[in-house]
Amino acid sequence: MSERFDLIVLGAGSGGLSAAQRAARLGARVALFDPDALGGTCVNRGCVPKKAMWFAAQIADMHRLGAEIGFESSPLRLDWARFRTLRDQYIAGIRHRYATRLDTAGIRVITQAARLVASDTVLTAQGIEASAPHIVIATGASPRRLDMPGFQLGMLSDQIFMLDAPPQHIAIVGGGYVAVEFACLMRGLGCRVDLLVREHLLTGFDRELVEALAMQMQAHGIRIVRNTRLKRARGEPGKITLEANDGVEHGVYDAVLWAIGRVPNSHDLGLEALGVERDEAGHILVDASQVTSVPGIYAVGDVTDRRALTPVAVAAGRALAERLFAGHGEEPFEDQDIPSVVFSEPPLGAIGLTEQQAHARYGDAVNVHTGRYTPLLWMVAGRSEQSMVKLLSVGEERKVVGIHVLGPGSDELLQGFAVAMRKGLYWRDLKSTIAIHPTAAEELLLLH
Ligand SMILES: Cc1cc2nc3c(=O)[nH]c(=O)nc-3n(C[C@H](O)[C@H](O)[C@H](O)COP(=O)(O)OP(=O)(O)OC[C@H]3O[C@@H](n4cnc5c(N)ncnc54)[C@H](O)[C@@H]3O)c2cc1C
Ligand SMILES: NC(=O)c1ccc[n+]([C@@H]2O[C@H](COP(=O)([O-])OP(=O)(O)OC[C@H]3O[C@@H](n4cnc5c(N)ncnc54)[C@H](O)[C@@H]3O)[C@@H](O)[C@H]2O)c1
Repeated sequence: MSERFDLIVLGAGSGGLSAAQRAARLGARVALFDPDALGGTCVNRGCVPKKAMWFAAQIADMHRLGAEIGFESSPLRLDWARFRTLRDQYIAGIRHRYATRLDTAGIRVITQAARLVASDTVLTAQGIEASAPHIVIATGASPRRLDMPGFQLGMLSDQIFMLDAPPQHIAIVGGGYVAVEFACLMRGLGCRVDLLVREHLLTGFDRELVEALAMQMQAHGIRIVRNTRLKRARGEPGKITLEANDGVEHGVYDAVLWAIGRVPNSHDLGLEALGVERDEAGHILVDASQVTSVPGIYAVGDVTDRRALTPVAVAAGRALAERLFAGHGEEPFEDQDIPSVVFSEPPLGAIGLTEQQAHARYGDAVNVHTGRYTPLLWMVAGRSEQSMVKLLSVGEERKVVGIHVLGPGSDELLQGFAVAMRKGLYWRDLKSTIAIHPTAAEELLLLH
């Protein structure tokens, strides 16, 4: 006999937790299934441990800058084991707080994977069955693997967080967020880094800023090799050579990170039998209200084809729970409303359209305002690398449709601009606002 709930959620990551908690707060009886750690990718194998490592790399970078401006100190050495323990303790604390909150909210947590056996029923391999009129699939995505000889010699992003020591010389394969972020932070932590890119770096970001970032990465000592198609990895763990299709060999590396994208966890969920539609890559297709092709079954987060970002999954889960149990939800947002930052060195942030996208959508009506500046502390140190801001506005009224910032502080300064853009931001608003000086943020107000 299956136990009845008002809502069943598969997956306790960003999207699933958000849906489950909001539904419970609205009085729903909720069952939450996940065989793995509470918090999913972001907390355990993504944003949080990555950001901790990014901060560690920033400290190392600042220490180098400190030496340039006159600080005298011995070389900085990271006690990797201690840092890893502290990072993992912090993450364990987040998981503990989630467990407490779920318990307090009366959410039934079942630490098993579940699959759908009917449009209102799920079943685990251990035989637990539950049913509800609403089922949310929030099973996320996993790192992509390739059917390539020697692939197992390298690691996936899940494993990089478990390293006992930093590698001496690492190859990072890929050109997306994960590849660029790890290239920069591993370099900051003292590794030699080769970034092997098949095609473009950071597709979806403004090309001019991406090229400016690539130049800075190279200036920091990262070797970027573009147009590289690998055909195999050979050697043994700790001594890996990568062979490209054109016969060029790269390495020898003591570590290889495959950062070649992610695949949605939509297999083995019983979706085919129920007629839940997916795209070719396996993403579950949903409408603006997260409803799949089968009424009563919903999907949120990375398992769908929406932008794979934690706040997107959280917003989708929360809005869905509100629609189901409060009768109303937040307004759906467009892709262009989503701000995002690549935690590179320096970080690269973007809201709205790139120059290329703005021209494609608005043609000649687009105004492009670009500014380059060297951050104050870099100037003091005698560095000449330049940060960059780009603002795209449209028409006579100059409505802002895109903001892009490459440089120290861009990760923190963009959130406020995202609020303004969502409300409707015009060039005149920027011009009539008093700047905060001297900051990186004011560069957006000082554009001509
Ligand atoms: C290295 C890395 C860094 C990242 N950094 C950032 C960042 O800085 N900022 C940002 O916004 N985003 C970042 N992301 C993306 C972010 O982590 C994801 O967008 C987010 O975690 C998606 O949440 P989700 O709920 O869809 O899936 P997940 O968080 O992946 O959760 C899915 C959960 O479903 C569970 N599950 C799977 N199958 C089943 C089943 N059959 N039954 C029950 N449970 C199941 C899994 O165990 C998992 O816990 C990063 C990702 C990676 C890999
Ligand atoms: N700071 C952040 O917000 C952040 C950080 C990390 C990840 N994320 C999210 O997670 C998602 C996944 O990140 P990701 O970097 O794994 O994926 P991605 O989709 O951003 O990039 C994948 C990269 O791998 C390349 N690639 C694909 N197949 C390949 C192959 N066979 N050989 C060589 N290269 C190949 C692609 O060309 C692309 O450059 C991101 O799109 C983003 O939404 C966000």
